Amino acid sequence: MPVALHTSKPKVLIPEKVSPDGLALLREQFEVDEKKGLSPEGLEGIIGDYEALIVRSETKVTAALLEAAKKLKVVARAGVGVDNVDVEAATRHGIIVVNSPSGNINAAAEHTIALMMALARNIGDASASIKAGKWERSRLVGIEAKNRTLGIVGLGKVGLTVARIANGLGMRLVAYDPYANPNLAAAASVTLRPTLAEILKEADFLTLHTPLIASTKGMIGKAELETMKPTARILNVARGGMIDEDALVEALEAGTIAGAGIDVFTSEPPQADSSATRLISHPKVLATPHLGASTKEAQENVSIDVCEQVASILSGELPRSAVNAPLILPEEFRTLQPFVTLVEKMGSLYTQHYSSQVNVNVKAQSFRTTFDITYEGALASLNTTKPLFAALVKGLLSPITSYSNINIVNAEMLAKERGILINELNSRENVEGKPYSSSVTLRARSTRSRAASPSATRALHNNPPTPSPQESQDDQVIQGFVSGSQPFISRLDRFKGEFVPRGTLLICRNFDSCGKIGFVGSELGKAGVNIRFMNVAPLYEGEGVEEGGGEGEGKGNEALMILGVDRPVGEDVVRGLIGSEGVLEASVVTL
Ligand SMILES: NC(=O)C1=CN([C@@H]2O[C@H](COP(=O)(O)OP(=O)(O)OC[C@H]3O[C@@H](n4cnc5c(N)ncnc54)[C@H](O)[C@@H]3O)[C@@H](O)[C@H]2O)C=CC1
Ligand SMILES: O=C(O)C(=O)COP(=O)(O)O
Repeated sequence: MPVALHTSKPKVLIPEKVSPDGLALLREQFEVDEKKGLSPEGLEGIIGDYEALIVRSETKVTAALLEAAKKLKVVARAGVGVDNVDVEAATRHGIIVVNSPSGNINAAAEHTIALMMALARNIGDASASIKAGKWERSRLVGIEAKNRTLGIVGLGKVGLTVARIANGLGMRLVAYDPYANPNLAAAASVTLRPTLAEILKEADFLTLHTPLIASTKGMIGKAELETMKPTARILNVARGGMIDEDALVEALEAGTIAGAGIDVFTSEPPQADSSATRLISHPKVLATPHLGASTKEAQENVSIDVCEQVASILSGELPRSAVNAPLILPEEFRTLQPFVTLVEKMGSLYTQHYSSQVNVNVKAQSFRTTFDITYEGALASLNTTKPLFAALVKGLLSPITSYSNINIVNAEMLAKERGILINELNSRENVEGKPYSSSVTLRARSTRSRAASPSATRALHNNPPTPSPQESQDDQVIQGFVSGSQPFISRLDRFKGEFVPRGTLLICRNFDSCGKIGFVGSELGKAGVNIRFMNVAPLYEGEGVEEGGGEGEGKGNEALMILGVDRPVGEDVVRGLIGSEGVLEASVVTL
């Protein structure tokens, strides 16, 4: 009977309404599941099957959900605000969060203007009145926007777009945004004010366009409302929670604020008897159910934008709008890729070699936590070494921790959590005359060696060539390079010798005298372990000769034997190698 072949495609979950234009881009390569109306528990129950999650503002991407999302690589927000995503938890899990920073900006700005004009001309009230059979021309007299002052809080993408449209309406524009670009403000005819208090006093219309963050939460409360003109109208198409809804209802009741146009609420959809419901039902409030981004055009834009990014991430490329990952140009990433592999192998070799080492003194090796990684040659002038930094953390930690997904998103955070300090250093000196253009040296510092830079975990990029840190004999050193796209290790401690860091390796330090290879070979043979290749690494130039002296068995006459073997070598076999026949130390690593 023929057997059905299962080629399982990565799975993408979409629990909200996202425009089909982007989803169509994903269907060929991925399994796309649109499942609306899931409860938080329902979502948590199935998220473990998915590599990507695409949401809008309704889905709460909590720490608990991310904890259950064992395969998840990306959370894509088809819109701007990521306040419904626990970005810190995503970062901790190495999950990239992307958004669409500009796809719905125009829609949000036009919605703001629509609310402003509708408030100015009582459109909502007038429509309800005429539908009720009334003809109330004198009650529904409005005001004009022209020559009135629009106070803008947050002069970012939406705020500036609102400003440009409002400028066309002949409004006077003032804004409060401590981080705004003054040139962009001036070009949009906006006068920046240094304090919120100033624009509150001036505004005939006040509109909010900041993200919901600690500094903006509750920024318009009772005290702020009291300083505004009683004829002022307030607009919020940004986020609920920035205005104290109860205080606004009170001000509208008291007549100290004339009206409000609100698209976003503290609870969405508003819960019965909540402050949001009281605000919505107030006669002076024009409310819409979070429609700022709800235009055909905006939904197409954000859907295509985030779906392209999801496809990139699931194909191992970098997204263009990551909220929590440092951006690296794809060309740079391609140049770095072989070195990423090399550095990860160096880190992993470090951890495995020194932690599994069995030696004559049976002295336990402790995991050192201060590392200098030096990029030599062409690598020293790269714009970014973040992928190399992440690869090192991954190499160091993967063999000894349960972190399964260490990447450029979470490497720095995880290294910090484990108390690992990594100094990144640049040197252009060491590769002259070598058959490769770049090499990398990893040095685990003993307490006796001097710090390269006092407390930095990362050296800044684009550093001038940095001198090597002062070395100590006890430093543990691994050096490597890439030839073609193949990584090689070229130095391990005091020994130089090229070997490919791949597969299971038995690494023995022994006296460099006859019979050692035969002895190790026969011991492995007895244990049923086949040797695939062997390499001998002599002492690095100038190392130790004076101490051991000549041909005999002394520190100056040692070598490393690196054997590629076809299976892991048991600890009993490794112990059997040590001692009598001159093998001083041995470790088994799998790279
Ligand atoms: N209702 C809806 O459907 C939509 C809502 N939005 C929301 O609109 C808001 C603005 O979005 P964008 O303009 O794209 O963001 P943006 O990041 O381009 O601009 C935000 C601006 O707020 C400023 N800001 C930050 N903290 C501030 C503070 N304490 N005081 C004053 N200004 C501060 C920043 O400097 C920045 O210029 C976001 O909350 C977003 O989620 C965006 C699209 C649609
Ligand atoms: O992009 C934003 O920040 C929005 O608020 C739009 O939200 P939505 O995608 O319409 O749920």
